[in-house]
Formats: sequence, structure tokens, C-alpha cells
Amino acid sequence: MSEPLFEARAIRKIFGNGNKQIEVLKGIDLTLRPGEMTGIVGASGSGKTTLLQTLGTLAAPSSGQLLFNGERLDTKGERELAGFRNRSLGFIFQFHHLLPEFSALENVMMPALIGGARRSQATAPARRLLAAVELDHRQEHRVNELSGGEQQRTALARALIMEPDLLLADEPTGNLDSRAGELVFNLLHDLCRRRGLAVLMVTHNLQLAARMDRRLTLVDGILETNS
Ligand SMILES: Nc1ncnc2c1ncn2[C@@H]1O[C@H](COP(=O)(O)OP(=O)(O)OP(=O)(O)O)[C@@H](O)[C@H]1O
Repeated sequence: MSEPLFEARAIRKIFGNGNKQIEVLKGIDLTLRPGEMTGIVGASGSGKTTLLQTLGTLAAPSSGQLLFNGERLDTKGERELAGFRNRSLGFIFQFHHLLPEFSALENVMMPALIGGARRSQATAPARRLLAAVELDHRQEHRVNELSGGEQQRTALARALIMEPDLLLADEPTGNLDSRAGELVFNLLHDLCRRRGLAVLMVTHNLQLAARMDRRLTLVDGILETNS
């Protein structure tokens, strides 16, 4: 078995204060290895988005440890974490957070430009990724001219441009028909096998979850392993 890429140890996340506190994550232990696809299911409001944001260092845990390649993340400052996320993590959010005034191509290139790449370096990989999600014909279109499913595939291309080690995806096939959902799943599956990408994906699609290496269910703030 390969070395862990990512480890969460006893992660808790509490919102609010005083008698208005709600404990959404109550002690998450999770190990992700390169090349592994892990599906997370759970009822609405069970904390799946909170889990992805906390594991992805977008929200600080209330307690517990996060390790990436054995190195502690939870002790790093925001500046260092921003660099880490740009280099090593890809995110697909439920609401894409694409920039509406920019084209699909520009949105996909954005993380590379933020990471210091020149436009001339970022263009070809961005075009390749848009082609891989079958959006060759939409590259120059502004995001607000794209359908919900096209926006979701653009967000996937953007999440992959930096060749992340770990992709955290919140319902990445939610707006897609079954053919596009299949395309996205196959693309990710291929990256896992070929490049060792690790994927942690929230999905309500049980058929998709069944094809992943592992399925976990978030119940009452704890991750349970499904058979
Ligand atoms: N910033 C916040 N402040 C207070 N409570 C919050 C905050 N963010 C989330 N919560 C609460 O945490 C719980 C889990 O929310 P979360 O969005 O993580 O659930 P989810 O499983 O992703 O839901 P869904 O499947 O409906 O998207 C909810 O009860 C929500 O109201």
C-alpha cells in the first residue's frame, strides 16, 4: 500500500458560540492515498461541504490535525496555505465560483496565472483540459453564456490545470446528464490511475459512488465506512 498523501486526525468543526454552538464534525479520521477515489455520501445538512472545506484548509478546524505528505497543515498561516492550495489541491464547489466576466478559457487558466505562469504557458494546457471535457467549442464564451453543466465542466478543467495531487469535489456531476457525468468520472478515473491523483468526492449519485475505490458516509459528524 502506498504512503498516505493526506491524513485527517480527530478533526472537529464547531460553528457559533455560547448556547448557539453546533458541532458539525465530531472527530473525523481519514487517510487518502495517491491514485485512490473516495466517495462521500450523507444526508442534506450532514456536513459534507463543511468537511471538504475543512479538509481543504478553506475553513480552520476547531481541533484536530491535518497532514499532507506527513507535514502538518493546521499549524500553517493563511499565506502559506494559499500557496499550498494553489500548488497541490484542486477544488470543485457546489456553486462553481467561476468569474462570470471572463471566458471559459480564462477561468481555466486563472490558477496557473495566479501561480506565476505566463499567459503563453497556461493557454495550451487550458485548451487541452477544455477539450478533454468536450468544451472545445465553448472556450471563448463568457461563463454567463454557458449552461449549468458546461459551467460545471469548466470548473473541473480549472481544478485540474495545476495538476493537483488531491481533488476535493462537491457534487461535480450534479448538473450533468448521464453521458457528461460518465465523461467526468472517466477523466478523473484515468488521472487517478495514470498520475496518482487522489479524489475525494461528495456525491448523491449512488451508482457513481459504487464505482469508487471506497465509500464513506457522514453520519452525525462521523465518517462511517460502507461495505
Ligand atoms: N458558517 C456556518 N455557520 C453556522 N452553521 C453552519 C455554517 N456552515 C454550515 N453550517 C451548518 O452546518 C451544517 C452542515 O452544513 P453543510 O453545508 O456542510 O451540509 P451538507 O451535508 O453539505 O448539506 P447539503 O447536502 O444540503 O449541501 C448545517 O446544519 C449548516 O446549517
